[in-house]
Amino acid sequence: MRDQSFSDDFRTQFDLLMRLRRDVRRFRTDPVDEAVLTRCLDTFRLAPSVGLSEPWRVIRVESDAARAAALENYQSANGEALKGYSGERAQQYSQLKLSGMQEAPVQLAVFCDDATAKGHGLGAGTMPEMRRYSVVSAITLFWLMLRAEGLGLGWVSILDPDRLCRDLRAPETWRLIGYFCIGWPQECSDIPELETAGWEVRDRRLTVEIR
Ligand SMILES: Cc1cc2c(cc1C)N(C[C@H](O)[C@H](O)[C@H](O)COP(=O)(O)O)c1[nH]c(=O)[nH]c(=O)c1N2
Repeated sequence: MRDQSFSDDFRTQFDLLMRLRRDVRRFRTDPVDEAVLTRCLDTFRLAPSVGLSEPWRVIRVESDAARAAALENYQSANGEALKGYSGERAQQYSQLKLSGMQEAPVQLAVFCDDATAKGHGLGAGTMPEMRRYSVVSAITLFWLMLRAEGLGLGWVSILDPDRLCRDLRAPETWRLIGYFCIGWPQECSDIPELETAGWEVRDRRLTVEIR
């Protein structure tokens, strides 16, 4: 392959893509074209993974029963999470929209197969969690590609993972990494929704310590 550096224009666009990648909880209900979704899912195969283990596993959550179980799981975990806050924080938390599970046309549960033999254990001997980090890195690529297509992704982790694994009949060795809502976002912003809502602010600078 010939030397491939990228143009200034591309870098500007790529920077914009990263700035406009948002965690989306507010979706329009119109469907997502299968070809577009497939193109985005193909990014998993481009992702780095420890030992080339490619430990990601994806379940598409389609049936009414499976979606209802996931939604109930989220609602109950979110109710529990609310109990962990008090005063103004609790009031603020109760007003946050933390999933688009009721509207998102596409919903995926993504897992890490902790027992995969692929990669022959390279790089994961002392740090088996590297397989899970590999799945997270794949999700990041997927997230960016979805955004490049104009689609939004919302990561839902307010869930009881064991209950979700049981409800989706995932194999024993699969560990839930996240539940993902995908669809057309209602709006586009360069500011995280949690920042707009006054929950937390994004650090403006990366602190690097040299020792
Ligand atoms: C591992 C992980 C898990 C979650 C999230 C993210 C990640 C990386 N985020 C989204 C998170 O709130 C969001 O990324 C930050 O607020 C920053 O906003 P942007 O992603 O830049 O829009 C998230 N958001 C949400 O509404 N419900 C959730 O359960 C979660 N869980």
